[in-house]
Amino acid sequence: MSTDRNPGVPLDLSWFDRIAVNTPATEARAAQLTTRRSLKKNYQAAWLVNAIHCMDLTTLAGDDTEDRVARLCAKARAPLADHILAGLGLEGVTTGAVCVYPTMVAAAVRALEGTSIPVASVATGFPAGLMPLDLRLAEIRYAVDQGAQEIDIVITRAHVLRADWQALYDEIAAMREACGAAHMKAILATGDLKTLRNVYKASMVAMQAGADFIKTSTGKEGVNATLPVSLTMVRALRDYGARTGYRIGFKPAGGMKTAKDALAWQILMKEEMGTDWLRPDLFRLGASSMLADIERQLEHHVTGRYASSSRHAIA
Ligand SMILES: O=C[C@H](O)COP(=O)(O)O
Repeated sequence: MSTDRNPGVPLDLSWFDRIAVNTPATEARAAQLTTRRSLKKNYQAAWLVNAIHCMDLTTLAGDDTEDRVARLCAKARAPLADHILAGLGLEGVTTGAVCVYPTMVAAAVRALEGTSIPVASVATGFPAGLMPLDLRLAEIRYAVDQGAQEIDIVITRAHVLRADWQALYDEIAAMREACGAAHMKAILATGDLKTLRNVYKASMVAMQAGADFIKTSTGKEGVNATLPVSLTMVRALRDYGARTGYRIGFKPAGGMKTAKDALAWQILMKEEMGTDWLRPDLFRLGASSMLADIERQLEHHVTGRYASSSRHAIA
């Protein structure tokens, strides 16, 4: 994660209150992204490896155990089998981070000892966020005390639905304060926000309040990461950067399961923000099952055949 933090700015409604988002045009542009550019085979392999570098490898399930987290971290340390690495002429490929619940952070920190892979923790009453603010802030501090270097907070959707931008700004600013040195990703739960206009506004308020990253979803909404929503959020972070000079990261998450998804979202980032953005300090893919398909595709790229199943079943 880049060291230049987003200090945030005072809440300024004029940056978004008259924003118009053309939904059909956004949807058309998103659809075009994955059809207009086709990646040649060798480039495809390189983009898939880059997706691993940018991946927040995640387990956020009610039946998570320390053993499962340890297995996930082993996968984060060595996501590709040795013969695939050799075939690609690579070594030392690891994921961007591991993302878990707060009570699993210590197990992840132990399992990642000796690596530079950060532990990210969801917090603030993930996934619904419907808890008193003081308890949500305490959960952030707990996760940081356990060793989390990144915190994925969830916003109160009702503040967006009621257009209570001051309340949204205040809660995110308080969360940012509680994060201390830990980098903060603001999960907007875009599937609950009804319109792309609300997505843009919530993105802008989260960045004004100091979010280092904006993230689409918890993975638990009915609709999670989509390309039109992602396009809207990326345009918001571009507008924020144009006004402030700060580069805010973007993390699509939830429901992305294939290598094709990994390529589609990277094409979006490249087309909208440039290749410079395809780095773990500015772009993350939040996914619990995408890595298996990426490994399958890279296996095929190297050997010409598909493995029967991933070597990394962590269930
Ligand atoms: O933040 C990460 C998401 O919860 C992952 O969602 P997923 O399990 O659909 O990949």
